[in-house]
Amino acid sequence: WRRSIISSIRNTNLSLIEWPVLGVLPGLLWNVWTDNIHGAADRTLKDYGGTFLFKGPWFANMDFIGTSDPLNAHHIFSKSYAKYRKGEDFKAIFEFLGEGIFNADGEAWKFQRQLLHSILNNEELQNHMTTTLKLKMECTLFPVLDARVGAEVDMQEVAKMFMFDNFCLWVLGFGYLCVDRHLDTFSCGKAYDDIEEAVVYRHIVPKGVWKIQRIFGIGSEKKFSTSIKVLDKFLYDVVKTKKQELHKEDKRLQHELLTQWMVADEREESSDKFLRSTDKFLRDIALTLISAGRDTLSSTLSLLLWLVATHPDVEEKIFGEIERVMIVMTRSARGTSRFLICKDDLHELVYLHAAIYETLRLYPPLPFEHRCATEADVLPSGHKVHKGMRMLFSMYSMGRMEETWGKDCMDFKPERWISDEGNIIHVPSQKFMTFLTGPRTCLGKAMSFMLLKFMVSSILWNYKFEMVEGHVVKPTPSMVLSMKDGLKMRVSKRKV
Ligand code: HEM
Repeated sequence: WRRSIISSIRNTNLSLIEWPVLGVLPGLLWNVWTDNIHGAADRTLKDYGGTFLFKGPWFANMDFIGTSDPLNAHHIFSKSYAKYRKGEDFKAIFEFLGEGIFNADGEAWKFQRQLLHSILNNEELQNHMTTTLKLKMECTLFPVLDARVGAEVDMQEVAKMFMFDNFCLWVLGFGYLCVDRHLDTFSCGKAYDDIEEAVVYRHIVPKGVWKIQRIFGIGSEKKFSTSIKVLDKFLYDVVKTKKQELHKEDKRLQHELLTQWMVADEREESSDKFLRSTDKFLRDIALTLISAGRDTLSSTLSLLLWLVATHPDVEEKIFGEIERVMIVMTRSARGTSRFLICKDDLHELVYLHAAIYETLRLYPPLPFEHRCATEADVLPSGHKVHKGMRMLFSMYSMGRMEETWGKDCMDFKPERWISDEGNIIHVPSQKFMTFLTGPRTCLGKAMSFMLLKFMVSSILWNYKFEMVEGHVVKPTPSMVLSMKDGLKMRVSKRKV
């Protein structure tokens, strides 16, 4: 039956009206989803020349247009950007992010974007991030890996916990290194995973169904309510402390993003200033920033480790490049530390940069994006859009299009990103949409490359990873691309 659903998606503009029992729908879709929804969507999009119309039951408001066409992307996210908003459905699904930038539209979004842009691109913040990252790797990540040498380790789990801990430190100023009452980032990380699971479910069942489940506290909605309480307790506690500390001059200079936000916001004048200083709003900002970075980076890190472990030629080139850069750079503390490339030399790691791009092309951490039409429109592909219709854009498919990437589009080949002169080739964002395109493009792209290059070069220099025999990597249904049964690897120390 699973195959028959997929083939009906392919052969018709899928109409589910005839399906008699609405209760069956969520279960069936869930199973298609768990059987690699991104791959299924990719095949469907290819069969339909990059765009298809999905018609749901008339009473469920589930119609949407799925697309991976670069011209449609440019139209929706850039040219006619004002006609396509995140919309109320998006806000309902992602309600746990509150009024943070992901859920904001219009003036509220503009204000947050401006402020966050200046905060995230601050050089001092970036220095602080690499310094603390180094400390964290030395005190938490490397001891964990050292203790598991020769044993089986789920590197996806390690990457997730490591990045959650780092983002708690960067956003809130608390993490494993600051042992105090705010320490319980482990249960918060778990709570966050449960929330994400509920959010995926909300994408594939009609709104009415999950709302009813919520009222009666059933299934993933039950987990959602419990987890949100765990997370909120932690966040509100920190927000209160940070607000009190804001009156102390030395605390105002701290680098954590929440404090930086409050200090920057103090200078701004606007009518909704009162709203922005409430505990709730500050909690939303903090959680949004943790969400923006934690999963995207842990997903990229674990997928890159997997691709490197299964492509020995790429591993050799990355390793060779680190060695070369290390020998040439006098600024590096060669031989005295396990961290050989300092922040200012990261730009020399061109091949690693290309390997990260290539990972993000094949496995975009956010595999799809959605928008809602505010008025009737026609897409460049000719598809008619009615007011209120949802657009689902597959970045996963876009990264695998033969027209853009050539016949070898399914191969992991970092070289495709490097020019004959040895520089990174620029691919326009409407063709490489991993960080989106248009006014809402990701604010953390440069920061992500900096952090990933710093982490990956240090990790690969010190450790070698091999796949555990028989472990199969397959995607799981989640908002952020991750591996269904984790990433089981065997770790050994390099003798360098
Ligand atoms: C590999 C890493 C990352 C990828 C692939 C990525 C991708 C994306 C994508 C696709 C969006 C658009 C989401 C939407 O509109 O619904 C986005 C937005 C955003 N990202 Fe990232 N991101 C990454 C890392 C980061 C990091 C580390 C930060 C910093 C904390 C960050 C901050 C943001 C912010 C603030 C937005 C909202 C922009 C807006 O709505 O105007 N991202 N990112």
